[in-house]
Amino acid sequence: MAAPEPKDSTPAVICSHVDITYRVQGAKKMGPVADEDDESLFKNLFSRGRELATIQSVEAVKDVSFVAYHGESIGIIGRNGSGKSTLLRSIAGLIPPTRGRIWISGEPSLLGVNAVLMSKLSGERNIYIGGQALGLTRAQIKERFADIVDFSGIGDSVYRPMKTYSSGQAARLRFAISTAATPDILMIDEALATGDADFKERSSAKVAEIRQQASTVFLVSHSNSTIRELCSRVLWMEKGVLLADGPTEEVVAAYEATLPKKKPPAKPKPLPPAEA
Ligand SMILES: Nc1ncnc2c1ncn2[C@@H]1O[C@H](COP(=O)(O)OP(=O)(O)OP(=O)(O)O)[C@@H](O)[C@H]1O
Repeated sequence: MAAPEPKDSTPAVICSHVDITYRVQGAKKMGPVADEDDESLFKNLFSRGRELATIQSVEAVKDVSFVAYHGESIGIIGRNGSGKSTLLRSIAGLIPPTRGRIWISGEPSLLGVNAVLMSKLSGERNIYIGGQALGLTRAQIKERFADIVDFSGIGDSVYRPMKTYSSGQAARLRFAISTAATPDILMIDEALATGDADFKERSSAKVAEIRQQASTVFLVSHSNSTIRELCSRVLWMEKGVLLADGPTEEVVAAYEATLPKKKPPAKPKPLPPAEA
């Protein structure tokens, strides 16, 4: 499938034959547990002689190539473990490719200033920490503070520690912080899935605004409706391989055709008649 024509023909990201392999060190394979009696279980837990120190390789991304242009909004879809987040994190510069190259024009921002946010601290403190991680000055953050809180819709909860937030509140605040500075390349990993309908509408508008400023948006999501709503182009990953790259409807429809059909919900049983 051919990718749709971009509005701006300046490349923002070039991935060329990218492989990403995780090396998991110190993984140990135990021998099979022979008996269920207490003695052999104890031996299996503590006998060092039976452990095999190994280094396991996980080929998370295999030979992925594509070019993303300024102003494009690109969805990344695929089953669990297909390599979507790994690819995104690599574009964000967090994981170096094992082979191949990634060129980026501009500053990528992975939604999920997560890495720097601290759950013990209040939302307010985290807005400052996250904002500074995005390159904003304290004065700029102060200026945008009210807008960030407004956008996240968390109100006075901003003064409570983030660990007391619901997952939806935390995701909304992360989104609001990450989009407080218009990044050259915005990467969103599943974060939109947790918001309510109103927040989804506002975040869609925000993504559109960011795209208009000629930024590139990457969105990893299991929600095909979110992908359809926000993306003009879709990359479909399958077992680390880029299976398709093309216009959203074509790729999502082809992906959906491979998914198991959902069973219709069971009809609720009628309640027994109330006793007189
Ligand atoms: N830090 C890690 N160390 C070792 N293997 C990892 C690591 N992170 C991911 N993997 C493996 O790499 C593969 C791709 O994982 P990745 O998280 O990129 O997939 P994904 O498509 O984003 O999955 P999901 O939809 O479930 O979030 C999987 O086999 C996963 O187990």
